[in-house]
Amino acid sequence: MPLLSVPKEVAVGTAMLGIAFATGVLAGKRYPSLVFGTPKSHKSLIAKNSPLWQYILDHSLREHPILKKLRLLTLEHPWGRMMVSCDEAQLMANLVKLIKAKKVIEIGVFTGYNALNMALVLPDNGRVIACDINEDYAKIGKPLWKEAGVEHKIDLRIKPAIQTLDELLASGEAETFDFAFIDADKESYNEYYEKCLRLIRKGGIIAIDNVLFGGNVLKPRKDDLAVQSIHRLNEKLLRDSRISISMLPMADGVTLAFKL
Ligand SMILES: C[S@@+](CC[C@H](N)C(=O)[O-])C[C@H]1O[C@@H](n2cnc3c(N)ncnc32)[C@H](O)[C@@H]1O
Repeated sequence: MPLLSVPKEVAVGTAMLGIAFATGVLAGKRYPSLVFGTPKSHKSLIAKNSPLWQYILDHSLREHPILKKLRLLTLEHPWGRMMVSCDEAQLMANLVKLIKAKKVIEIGVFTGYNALNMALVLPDNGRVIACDINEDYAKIGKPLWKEAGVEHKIDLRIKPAIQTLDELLASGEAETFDFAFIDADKESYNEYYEKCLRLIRKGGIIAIDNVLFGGNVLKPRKDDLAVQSIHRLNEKLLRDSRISISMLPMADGVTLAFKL
């Protein structure tokens, strides 16, 4: 199936978004973080239409059928490429299982592929605090959360993620979470990281997406605030004695920060 299949009813909107994106590209901004208030999609280090990518899927992906259904549905959305990479999501599910996580945070839900992915491996009393500012995206995934029988594990909070994280801290939930995935507006990554580090217990994991930003971190442009923000965080994490880290060349780059 094509990577992007645009329903007729959104064709006009998509054309406008395409023009906005093309304008950004022509202006040298390959990955503007916001176009008409919507975060842009990101590149994968291995092209999603390459034989090597297919090989990876064929030899490692064990995707729950309802998760697959949501992935295919999301790919039909004009912003489908914002969805987390399925191999990366599988790694997160494996980590969540490995550390026997019960409470996890998802910052940037979109249609809820990774929220569902994590909910599927959490125990029945486990919780995903799912943070997003756009409920329309989540409405696409919600029926599938229900179909998978894990809707009760996903606590969707529609407001700026910083606000949700502050509320969790204010309600005394510091050091009670096991895992967090940071995948929203790049300019706020440092704040997300600092707040998640307070919310996560020792031995917990923070996964940070898009840390290579299509390779743009090699030469961050001064006017590209998203890449600047990610690059600064990458430099900080290297020297951060509160964590140990691994930076993986998976998808668009993912850093795993293990709280010490
Ligand atoms: C890359 S997508 C997330 C993909 C998602 N993790 C998945 O499983 O497919 C980024 C999401 O961040 C959300 N977002 C952008 N700014 C935000 C903010 N300030 N607070 C919460 N969510 C935000 C967008 O609405 C979008 O749904």
